[in-house]
Amino acid sequence: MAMSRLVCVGDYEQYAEHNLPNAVRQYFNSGANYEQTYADNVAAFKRYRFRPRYMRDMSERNLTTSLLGHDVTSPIGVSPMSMCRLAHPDGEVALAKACESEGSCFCLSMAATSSVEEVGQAAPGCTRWFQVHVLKDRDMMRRMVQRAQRAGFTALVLTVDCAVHGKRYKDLRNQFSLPPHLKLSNFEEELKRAKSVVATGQSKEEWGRFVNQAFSPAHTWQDIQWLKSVSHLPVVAKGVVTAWDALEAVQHGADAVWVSNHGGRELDCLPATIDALTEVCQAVGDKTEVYLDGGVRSGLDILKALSRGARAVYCGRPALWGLAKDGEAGTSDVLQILKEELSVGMALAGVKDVQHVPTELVVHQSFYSAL
Ligand SMILES: Cc1cc2nc3c(=O)[nH]c(=O)nc-3n(C[C@H](O)[C@H](O)[C@H](O)COP(=O)(O)O)c2cc1C
Ligand SMILES: CCCCCCC(=O)C(=O)O
Repeated sequence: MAMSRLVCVGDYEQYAEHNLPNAVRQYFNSGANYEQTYADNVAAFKRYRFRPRYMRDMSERNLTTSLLGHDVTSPIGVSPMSMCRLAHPDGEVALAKACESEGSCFCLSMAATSSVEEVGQAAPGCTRWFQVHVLKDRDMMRRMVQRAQRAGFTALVLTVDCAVHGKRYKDLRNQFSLPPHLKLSNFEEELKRAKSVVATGQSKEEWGRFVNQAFSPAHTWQDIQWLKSVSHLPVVAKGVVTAWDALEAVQHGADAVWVSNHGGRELDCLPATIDALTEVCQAVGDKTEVYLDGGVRSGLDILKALSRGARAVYCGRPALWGLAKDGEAGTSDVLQILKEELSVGMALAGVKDVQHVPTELVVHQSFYSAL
């Protein structure tokens, strides 16, 4: 579909909707079960309202911050996503390069179609984190973590919401699997060493076997300490939506907590992440960094999340849509759009610094019906 200039994330979404092959589009843009959480992540942001403070000198705004001690010039990162080469031949390498140029943190998925080494070499100046699932084969998991550390990744992001693969009806109908020309690159390196590891598989049957056999549903909070025992990197717990788990994560040594419901792809009927954020921030206090992803589609969503306690905000699908449109350039454009919208939102709302966004800037819309 021909489109005039793409000016917002919604335009990129429309582009991807009309230009990606059906099974790929549905793998990216779907959720688990009846997709309640998938839809609510986006809808929930619209239920919050700004209470701006006008007539301040807004000629300068600061968007720089730090994440786990590393300076970044944007509080907007890219979430870990598997198989990004389905969107564009440059895949995760393009995402990392875009993050490098936009000053964003990039989190590489363990199930990426580019390896930690490829990403490290392509974007050496990018603040990069490595997402891990607990694997049945601990030796393989240890080697992958240590490869990431050697490749300059500065944090490990342990996904806690994915004991098993969610029930995604669209992928099941499509019998979705990785096409033969692509590889789960971090695993492929390992396959060369460990004969016992099941192949990532190119037939649908092999694919299903791989997904079921590689990832361990026997993960526990003790795995945070295990990760720390095999690397010196800080560990972020990704997939937290309750105070209970936020506390568990911190008590077990997590250095930061990432509020996420996996973009609605795992357990359906979870709260929208913007709704869960306050509970998590209150549980961990202000000494632990809290990040958020899920349903972020504009700079104003980002401002809302910063106000409700997130130190940084990540986006998943918006980066993929940019990637699908134009590789690195498309992703950069999406990140720039979000940054510019955030900056304009700050100016209009009376906020000068992303590190000091007042809580009272944002209220739930019920504030007004209760008056
Ligand atoms: C295609 C796709 C693949 C994903 N793969 C992973 C993954 O490998 N590991 C992970 O922790 N989360 C994964 N996620 C979840 C994202 O990290 C993130 O939590 C979610 O996409 C945020 O929601 P958003 O897409 O609405 O921004 C994936 C999401 C998508 C859309
Ligand atoms: C190799 C199987 C896919 C790994 C998990 C990817 C994921 O988290 C997703 O949401 O999809």
